[in-house]
Parts: sequence; structure tokens; C-alpha cells
Amino acid sequence: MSKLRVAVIGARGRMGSEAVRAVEAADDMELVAAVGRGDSLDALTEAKAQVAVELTHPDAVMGNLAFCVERGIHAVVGTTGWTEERLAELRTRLADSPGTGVLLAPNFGIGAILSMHFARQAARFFESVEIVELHHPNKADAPSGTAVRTAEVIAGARRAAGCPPQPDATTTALEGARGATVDGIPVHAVRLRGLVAHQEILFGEEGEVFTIRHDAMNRASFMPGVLLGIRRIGERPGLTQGLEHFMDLGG
Ligand SMILES: NC(=O)C1=CN([C@@H]2O[C@H](COP(=O)(O)OP(=O)(O)OC[C@H]3O[C@@H](n4cnc5c(N)ncnc54)[C@H](OP(=O)(O)O)[C@@H]3O)[C@@H](O)[C@H]2O)C=CC1
Ligand SMILES: O=C(O)C1=N[C@H](C(=O)O)C[C@H](O)C1
Repeated sequence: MSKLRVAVIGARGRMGSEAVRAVEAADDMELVAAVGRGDSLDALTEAKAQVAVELTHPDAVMGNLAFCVERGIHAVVGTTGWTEERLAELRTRLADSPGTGVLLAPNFGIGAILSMHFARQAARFFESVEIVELHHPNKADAPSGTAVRTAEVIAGARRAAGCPPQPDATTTALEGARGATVDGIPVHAVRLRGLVAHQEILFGEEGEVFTIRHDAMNRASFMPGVLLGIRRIGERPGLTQGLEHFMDLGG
């Protein structure tokens, strides 16, 4: 069987360099291009890349995806910092290139995806919920893409179950003291030297607190998810949000 021809964009970064190693080590893939800031994306077309892995910066990702989608190169995207406006632009671009698939995965970590899955299940049983995400201080965006997605998942489950807004009697607060609000859920972002990527989802009810915590101790932990996305994205044209669509999580 022929190998999948894979390119990595952002290849010299923390995640990109890890992705280069993972693709090189995969028996069913060939790394045909590895580009960084200042390099021409034409390397992807010249090398006939079938799938591009995008791991750059919120300001760069849309331009890189526009290039790939226009040329029918599927993309597996780890870059975060997405807004509704950017998503709408990406959907428009994909509509002009039917057959091309883009996976936006705010987190490639299997445990992180399971955290969100379990949080969806827990959401309706607790009166209160808050999210604390903790990352290295070189991270460009806050809150993390994972925290935003987690808040959306929890808020959706609470709406579907008819849960009322959560209690919060705060009337006086220093700006930022209650974090950012994502879909009604408070999200707090910590940036601390020594950390990689961590998240706690705190559920509270009278007399009990239930915490779901995920810790990524290194970036190699994201690579099984990156490789899964590369293997599967060609089967799924259009926009896919979340690696869970390629995993059988059951109920
Ligand atoms: N989905 C997931 O599981 C994960 C997602 N991420 C996300 O991945 C992204 C990258 O994170 P990380 O690797 O830590 O960041 P880094 O800053 O280490 O890497 C980003 C790389 O992209 C390069 N770059 C910037 N602009 C361009 C461009 N226009 N074209 C090509 N390369 C470019 C940077 O170059 P230069 O250094 O010159 O600026 C840098 O080498 C972030 O958005 C982060 O949130 C991170 C971890 C896991
Ligand atoms: O920048 C990072 O490091 C990470 N970014 C992703 C995010 O914003 O959720 C995934 C993971 O948390 C690591």
C-alpha cells in the first residue's frame, strides 16, 4: 500500500518538531515537506502532499489553510485561537473545495478528549461548574482552545437538560477576578513556567465537589492523536471539529 504523503507547517515549533518526528516514525506515512515561518508553501504542492498538519499561530493558520483547501490538500489543525468569524470563513472556503477535509482539533490528547466526554455526561448533575486551564507562559492564546471547547460542550449539555444559570452572588469584583465567561461558564487561565498543558473541570453541588483533571506532561503525548487525524481526515470532507469524531467513545 502506498504511504500517505504528509507535510508539517510550523515544523520548527514545539508541536511541529514533535509532529515531524512522529510522521517520520510512522510506517504508513512519508514526510514530504516540513515548512516554517518564511518558507514557501509551494513546497507542499511540489511534493504532492495529501495531508498537511498545521501547528503554527492563530494569526497564521487561516492563510495556511486557505492555501491547502484551495489545492485540495486535507488539513489536520492543532492551532487554537479560533473565533466564530474565522470558522465561518473556513466553512466558506471548504464549500468551494468539496472533497477536501479539515480537522480542527483543539486537543489531540486522548485523555483531554475523554475529559470533555465525561464532562458532557456530568454537566447536568451539578449546580455549579468552572474551568481552570494551566499552561506554559509561551502560549499565545487565552483561554486555551480546549477550555473554550470544554465550556461549549458543558453549556450545550446543561441547556439540553434545562439547567438554570449557575449561582453567583458576586456584585463587586476586581476586573478578571471571576475569569472569562465562555457560553456562561467561568474559565480561568494560568500561565506558569514549568507547566505544559493541564485542565481542571470543577463541578459543585451542595456538599460535594467533582473534579476532572487532565495533565499533558509532554508534547509527545499529543502525537497518537495527530497520527489518527492524518490517517482519517481524507475520509471526511468538510469541517470536522474535534478528534472525538474519529474515535468510538460510545454513549
Ligand atoms: N491541538 C493540540 O493538541 C495542541 C495544540 N497546540 C497549539 O498549536 C499551536 C502551536 O503551538 P506550539 O508548537 O506550542 O507553538 P510554537 O510557537 O512553538 O510553534 C509555532 C511555530 O509556527 C511557526 N510559524 C509562525 N507563523 C508561521 C507561518 N505563517 N508559517 C509557518 N510557520 C509559522 C513559528 O515560527 P517562529 O518561531 O519563527 O514564530 C513556530 O516555529 C498553538 O496554537 C497551540 O495552541 C499546542 C499543543 C497541543
Ligand atoms: O498551546 C498549547 O500548549 C496547547 N494548546 C492547545 C489549547 O489551546 O487547548 C492544546 C493544549 O492545551 C496545549
